[in-house]
Amino acid sequence: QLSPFFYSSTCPNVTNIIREVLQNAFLSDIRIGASLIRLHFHDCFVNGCDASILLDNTTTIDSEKFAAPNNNSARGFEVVDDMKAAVERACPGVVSCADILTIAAEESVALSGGPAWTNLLGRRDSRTANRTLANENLPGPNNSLERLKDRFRNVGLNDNFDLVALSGAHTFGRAQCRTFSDRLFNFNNTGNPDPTLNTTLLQQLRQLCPQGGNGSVLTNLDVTTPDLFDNKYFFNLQISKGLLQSDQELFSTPGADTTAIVNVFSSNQAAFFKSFVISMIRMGNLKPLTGNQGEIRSNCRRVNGNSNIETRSSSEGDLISSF
Ligand code: HEM
Ligand SMILES: [Ca+2]
Ligand SMILES: [Ca+2]
Repeated sequence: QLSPFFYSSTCPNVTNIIREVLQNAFLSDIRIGASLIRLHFHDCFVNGCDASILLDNTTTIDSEKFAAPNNNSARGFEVVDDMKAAVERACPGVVSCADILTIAAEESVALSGGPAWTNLLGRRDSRTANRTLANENLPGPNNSLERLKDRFRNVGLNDNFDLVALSGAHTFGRAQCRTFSDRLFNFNNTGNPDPTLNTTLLQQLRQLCPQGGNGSVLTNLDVTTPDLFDNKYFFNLQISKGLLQSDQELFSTPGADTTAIVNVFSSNQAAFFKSFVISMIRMGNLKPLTGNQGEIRSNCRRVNGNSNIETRSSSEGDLISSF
């Protein structure tokens, strides 16, 4: 359904336009690429890649932005707005917000030292969001490996290669103390830290994230090359330096089929890049709206046609509907 040529005649420069906005954003925010690929992931896992995550709260939309995995965590929305505005100036009403997220994800990887690939395009934008599904479908940092596997299978990805390759996106970006603090002092009510966490890293993380401290303090997901898209994430797992429990489990769960995949990606960056591209394309193909389904939003934050509902007070709304 999706095609690399979807905008060839209607918006041939769309990728360059998005890349330019991204490069500009990078100048003041080295983390922005990581934040943007995460938006694409959190979009695709909830009713497919339909830009549902970009919709703001209204009287009829329960924004996914306030689902637990996104709230005070998902970021980059202003840069997506800038991309959309730039694309609209060149090709009004043509390019979906879902495709902008897809292109931004790929360009973010390429600009950070990772592989570039050909994006498949032609997604359209949803007219709904689903906060409940965002809470149910998105994996959490304290999930067991079995739970992580379930979440990937549940959306139609496989629970070994896709899971391990896509987790490799934690080669860049940041996480807040609250997402890994369970590992530091009293892991699973044992009174001890997570035994699969390197003791040197444990001491550093305890300093950064003391018990009762500020849970929103940030640290690097990849302790070796924090801003480079490379395969060091997998090397970190081999030396017990995965930041999140969900990262370290891929390597440290006894008997898991994911351990061998971590070892391959750690020893062979080309193999990681190749698998990552395949899995990103598979993720980008999850339940896209195509043809005349959905719409091309003119503003990524709201559905077309009733753009001022959320700015109206409820009494004004009542007045209008009574006419
Ligand atoms: C396998 C299950 C996964 C879990 C449990 C997970 C969980 C998390 C958590 C807890 C954070 C930190 C959020 C915060 O502290 O605000 C994070 C950040 C991030 N995740 Fe994941 N994630 C997973 C898979 C993925 C996938 C598949 C991708 C992309 C393909 C991805 C890309 C990222 C990136 C790039 C960041 C850093 C974002 C930033 O710096 O703004 N993650 N993830
Ligand atoms: Ca979605
Ligand atoms: Ca890295």
